[in-house]
Amino acid sequence: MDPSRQKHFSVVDYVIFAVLLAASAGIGLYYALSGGRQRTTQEFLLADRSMRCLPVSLSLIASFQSAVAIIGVPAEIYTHGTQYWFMGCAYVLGLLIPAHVFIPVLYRLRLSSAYQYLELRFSKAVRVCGTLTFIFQMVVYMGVCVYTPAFALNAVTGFELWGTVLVTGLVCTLYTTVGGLKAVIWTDVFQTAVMFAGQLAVIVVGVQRAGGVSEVWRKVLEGNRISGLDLNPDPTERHTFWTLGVGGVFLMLSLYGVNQAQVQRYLSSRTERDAVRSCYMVFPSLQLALALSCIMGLVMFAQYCGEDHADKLKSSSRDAMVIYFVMDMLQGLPGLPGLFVACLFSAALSTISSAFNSLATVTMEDLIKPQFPSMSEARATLVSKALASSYGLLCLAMAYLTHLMGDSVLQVALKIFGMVGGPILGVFCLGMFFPCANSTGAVTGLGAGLLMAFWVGIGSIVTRSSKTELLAPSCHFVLESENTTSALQTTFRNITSRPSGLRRFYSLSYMWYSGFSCFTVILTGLIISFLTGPMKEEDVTPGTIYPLGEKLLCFLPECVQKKLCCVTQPLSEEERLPPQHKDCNGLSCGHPPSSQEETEGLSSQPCCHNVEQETAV
Ligand SMILES: CC(C)(CO)[C@@H](O)C(=O)NCCC(=O)O
Ligand code: NA
Repeated sequence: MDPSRQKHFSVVDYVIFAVLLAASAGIGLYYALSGGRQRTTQEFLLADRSMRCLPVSLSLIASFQSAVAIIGVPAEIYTHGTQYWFMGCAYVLGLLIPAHVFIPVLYRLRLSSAYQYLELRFSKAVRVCGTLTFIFQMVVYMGVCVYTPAFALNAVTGFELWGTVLVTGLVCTLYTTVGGLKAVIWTDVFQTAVMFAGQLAVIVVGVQRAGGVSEVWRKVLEGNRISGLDLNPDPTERHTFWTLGVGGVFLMLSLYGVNQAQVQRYLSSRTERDAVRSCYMVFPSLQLALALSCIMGLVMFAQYCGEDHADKLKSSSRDAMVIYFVMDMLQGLPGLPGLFVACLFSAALSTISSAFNSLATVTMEDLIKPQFPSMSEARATLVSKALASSYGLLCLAMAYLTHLMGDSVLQVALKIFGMVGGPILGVFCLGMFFPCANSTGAVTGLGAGLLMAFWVGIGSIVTRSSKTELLAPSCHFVLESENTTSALQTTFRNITSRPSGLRRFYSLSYMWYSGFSCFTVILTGLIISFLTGPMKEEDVTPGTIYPLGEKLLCFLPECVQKKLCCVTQPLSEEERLPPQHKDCNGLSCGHPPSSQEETEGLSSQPCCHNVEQETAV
């Protein structure tokens, strides 16, 4: 890039950025030196199970809202219009189901890791497979998260790319390692606030510079950027209401229902009610985050539509262009460019710190502790800290791998969630909703799900058959100096003929990856379970099944329920359910009768004591 066009920072901007890093490190040190001083794994990995719902909910949003979303969503809206905004519809079921299905089951088992569930429900082998899959997912995702803000900033301001990556990674490793989950959650709270402030500042200044709200609206309408509800049922269509609003639910479930980073936050809540409430509180904040980034994309379009941008950016990436827009907008307003950079890095730090801590947790709880059951608490805590910092260093290596890929960062992140998170979701669903599923079925199912997901995912990259239809903008804009083909592409609709056979399979919208691989796991799991001898209902560990059929019956009139349910014994466990479920009382909507006898024998298992206390009436 031409150095004379580079954007520069004032002293105030550097100060703001430094304050963000110092404050995050400070919070880490505070939790290293207060409370139990991070001397037990309970405190380091689970915040002593003492968190209240407000910090937990802000931390829940921060986990998967990284610089990828802050840059990627405006770039998506700028290029393809507002269709992506319908993702907001998926948040309804995508948060209600975790709150009322996954949290009650997982919280009551008093787990330390989500994958411990898989051992209770199936076997040790399933637990290890689930853990390894999760580690793979988070390590790859972490690389994208750390790389994105550094890359974008480098493209526009000439900030040293690898220096930025190094500083982010190291500061984050520091506070995660010394302060444990408490520091991770409280830095998330602070960082979420900075994230919203930065986005808001860009929008307010941007709207002003673009000539006011009505002018922005006129331009985006003229530029055909406001998309209506697209009800096209074709699953290969990249973004429609179905892919975003329905496929997106599976994506949300894999993140908010069974991902260790989130489950760990539910488990760190003081009570189950706090965990459910924090999940509810994610909804408005997530909608706000989505709205802010979509509006930013629209303001950017209003600002740049019709302008020639040759020579301004070397990178052909729309992601880098978002940063260019922001720096251009905030130029001459001391402090604001710094605030936006702080916003980007807050988003990134809060995500990678969650990743480090959750990775340390699963490695400790699922892989190391079972091998060394007699390990002392002090030693286990030391090992957990060493793990958190090693993952920090691994993250830097992964950033380099991301550097070698080349796609829209948003699409890369969501593909990882779908391809690897979808099969994990499938195994949990298989366990919770199908008592007949056995361990062999679960392992085979997980394998099949991953295989199918990678087949379609890699196939789509190889054939490049993604049907990215670009909207025909009414105003002409050129983004690259050397390569003008992309500008030409945007001037007419890219009419592709319908692909057939395998090509059609490869062109499945990436928004369906989660749902598709989840169903593959369930279907394969059930078939294999029936072939190898389904699990008997009385052999299933009590409390690991969600009585889906019976819960659904609760919506039917009482007389119909009585006819369908033959046992009418009240279960005290039901009293601990959120109010919506209380209408099940007095009916057999709980567990199979045998589960109550079974629990007595389980009292030696520490992870289950919550269940047996409640059910031993
Ligand atoms: C994961 C969702 C869909 C949750 O809202 C969103 O935050 C998102 O699009 N995230 C992209 C990945 C990231 O920001 O790292
Ligand atoms: Na984040």
